[in-house]
Amino acid sequence: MQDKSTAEDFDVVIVGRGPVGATLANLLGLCGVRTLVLEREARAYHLPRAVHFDDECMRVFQTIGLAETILPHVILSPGMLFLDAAGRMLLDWSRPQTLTPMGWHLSYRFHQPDLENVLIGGLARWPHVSLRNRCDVFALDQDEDGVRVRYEDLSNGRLGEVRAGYVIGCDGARSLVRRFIGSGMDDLGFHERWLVIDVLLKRDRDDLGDYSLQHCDPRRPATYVRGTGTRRRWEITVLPDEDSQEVALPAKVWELLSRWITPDDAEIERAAVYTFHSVIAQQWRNDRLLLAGDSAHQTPPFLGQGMCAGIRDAANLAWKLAAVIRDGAPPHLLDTYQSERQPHVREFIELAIRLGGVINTKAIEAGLAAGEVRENAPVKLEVKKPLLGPGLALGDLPLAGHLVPQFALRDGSRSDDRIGYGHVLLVDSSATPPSRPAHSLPGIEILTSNDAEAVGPWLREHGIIAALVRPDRYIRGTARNETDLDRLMAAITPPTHVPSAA
Ligand SMILES: O=C(O)CCc1cccc(O)c1
Repeated sequence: MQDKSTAEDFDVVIVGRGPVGATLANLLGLCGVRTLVLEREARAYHLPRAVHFDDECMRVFQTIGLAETILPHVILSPGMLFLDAAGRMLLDWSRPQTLTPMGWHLSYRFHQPDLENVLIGGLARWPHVSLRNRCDVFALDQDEDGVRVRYEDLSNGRLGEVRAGYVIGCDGARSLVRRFIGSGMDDLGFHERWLVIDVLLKRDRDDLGDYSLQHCDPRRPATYVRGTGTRRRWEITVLPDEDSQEVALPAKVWELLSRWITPDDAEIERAAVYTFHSVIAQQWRNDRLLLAGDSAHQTPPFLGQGMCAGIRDAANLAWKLAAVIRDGAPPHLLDTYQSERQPHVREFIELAIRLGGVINTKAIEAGLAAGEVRENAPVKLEVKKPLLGPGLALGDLPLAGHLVPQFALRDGSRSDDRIGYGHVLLVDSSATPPSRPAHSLPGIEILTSNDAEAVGPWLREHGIIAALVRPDRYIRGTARNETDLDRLMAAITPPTHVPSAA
């Protein structure tokens, strides 16, 4: 065993290099935090998992300077249609093809290994961030000033050991870090086996369409998702009497797919039975150990929000970790991570479960009976983003806990690129007296209507003269007048500004 003084030392060790771990590592890289990522596998997981992310995720990728590199690997999703067994449309969840207030499109489809490669490639920009593949963490021991992290290098069987200020478990549904935290799981009640089939088309099948489809057939609910390039996915319910292995055998897979495609059209890339769970860890932090992504929560896929939730975790957590490690903020700042994120992700999971009910059509029948679904007139579905849970939002003033829009700047750039992963005060220049100099707000960028024309109208639309926004783009507090603004500024400890990615 190495003693404390000789073991390599990191501010943060991230266990797991999937999209959430890699995004978190890039954000910490941006903040100058010394980070080590330990990953059990040799390379980016070569089989697809998540297939969808939203505008908020793309904004996080913009923050880490990788959005432009990711763009060639994604396609826009027009949305999802819910069809009954006869093919009639029940629910129309179309997405606008225009930019949302986040400055991106609402819905992107992607191939997870492509995204992981970009995120992992991005780590090379940060000299203080390193990645060790084939390193299987098996022990985490917390003491008064850090965590001893022990792992096996699977390439040669050697044991390794490092010290970390904090360890973040981005290590998936079966998380080892969660076991060391000792957290139980809240069960939201949805656990269903689905056969997930990824195919590569051998010839054009444009007729399959660009919309995702939910086939709400009570005999066998199924989902179709158009992927990037020639990739197409079907997710098909496994019936209670079916064997998980047998249903994934090629003959059975083709039988199940025969309504839509045949072996002449496509080859199977992967077919595996997954049980979609709906669970949330009860404890996301135990002192220096924290969870992010699937280790903290798992959702049925029907909203395409599984990975998005993990990316939001990373954006919420990284600046708080940096504030504690780098700026000496009190460690209990980290408790606001779970209190803010848990209710948010819970709302998404509950909605995904309700959608799962719709796909099983019983809910549709009930909706028809209640007059909610009219024949020949599909209901339009609009998904609202939940509010952050209680944490750092100040007071009950308008907008606290909501996402701020991204503004076009007068110089042609965009507000997030100017602000970086930092704090910003949005003020209407006409309402800000010259007696309030910028230097009284160390670590907080100021953006006025002189910088971005739309700032003033946006503030006025909400009846406020200022909004204080955190690095994860959530509004911390707003001010309706000068007295509110004084109170807002007095209530915060100005954190150090973090510059934007190169
Ligand atoms: O919104 C979309 O286009 C796809 C969301 C999605 C992805 C995977 C499974 C699923 O049921 C929905």
